[in-house]
Amino acid sequence: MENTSAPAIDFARHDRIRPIRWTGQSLELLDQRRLPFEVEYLACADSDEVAAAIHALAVRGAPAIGISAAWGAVLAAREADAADGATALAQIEPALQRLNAARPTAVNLAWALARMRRALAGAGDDWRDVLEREARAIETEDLAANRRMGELGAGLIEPGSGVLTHCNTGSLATAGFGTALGVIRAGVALGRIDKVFADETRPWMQGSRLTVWELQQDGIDATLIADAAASHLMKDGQVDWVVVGADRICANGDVANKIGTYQLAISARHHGRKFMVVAPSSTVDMDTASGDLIEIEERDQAELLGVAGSRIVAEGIRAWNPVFDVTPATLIDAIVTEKGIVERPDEASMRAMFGR
Ligand SMILES: CSC[C@@H](O)[C@@H](O)C(=O)COP(=O)(O)O
Repeated sequence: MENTSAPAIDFARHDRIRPIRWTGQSLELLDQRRLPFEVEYLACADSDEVAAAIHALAVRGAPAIGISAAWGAVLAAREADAADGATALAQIEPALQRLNAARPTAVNLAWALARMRRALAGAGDDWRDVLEREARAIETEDLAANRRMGELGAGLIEPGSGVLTHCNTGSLATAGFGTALGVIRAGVALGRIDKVFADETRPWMQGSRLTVWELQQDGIDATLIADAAASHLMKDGQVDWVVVGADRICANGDVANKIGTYQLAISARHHGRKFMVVAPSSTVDMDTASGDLIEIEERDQAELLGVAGSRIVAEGIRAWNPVFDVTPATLIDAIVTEKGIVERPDEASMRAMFGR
């Protein structure tokens, strides 16, 4: 008899990369500064070490930052000596604020810490267990959201398509499977995506160092391009969808993501290609009305003035290094979250999906 069942996604096949490991005593973070040539975990014994790892990009990607901060709160609680959750919360609040200050743009960091605060505030004498369970829940919910978004996003892509992605949005940036990279994994598994392109993502090179490595681990063929080649690629007709992640999605559908996302969206619209943003609802910030209200992180000029630790720019040259930009909602064809898809986002469609 003919087998008519649709192909399935073998999620377990994509579970090999685990960026965040809780040992019960410490948090181990796969040090993304050393990839792809060294696969080493950085052990964080207290919450300030977690904050430093987030700031230094040892762990990066909006959901992974949030999950790491949640475990950082568990570590902070080690220092507390309280009979109930509310008292413990007051004791660890300064440590939570230091975690929150590690990076400003991705809302998942503040979201995860707010969730940890709420859990602790309502807990009794079992507050240590409550806090650990909440961190675990944040992590497992993220993995489930990624798998759901993978299926939803891949469903928008016509069979035989080419896609371009930016930055790293894969297992390394999340609890696993990834957001935009999850859609790409699902789209390849379901036979909808034939060609995958990843750009370098200067200056930190998340595309060159992380994304193509992750895809290689999965046996997914991908082609690396220079950031500056993206418009040429789209004009050439090799890309049907640009698929990216997000660090913060505003109430009007504006999206903050890795620097360079905005110009990809402009180019996609110019060339008649589609533009998809994939992010869990923990990245949606309905309290921020529009993208011009988002704080854009600016990092050290050294990231631009050198490559792989070696200076390539003449002494005395100044650089400006904003590491995120805002893509206006009008350039976005679809925002995919685990709650569903918002097509051509605006304030009304965002409120219909996310409330408030
Ligand atoms: C699923 S990750 C989504 C975003 O966080 C990602 O696209 C991004 O911009 C990451 O920036 P980074 O500076 O590497 O943390």
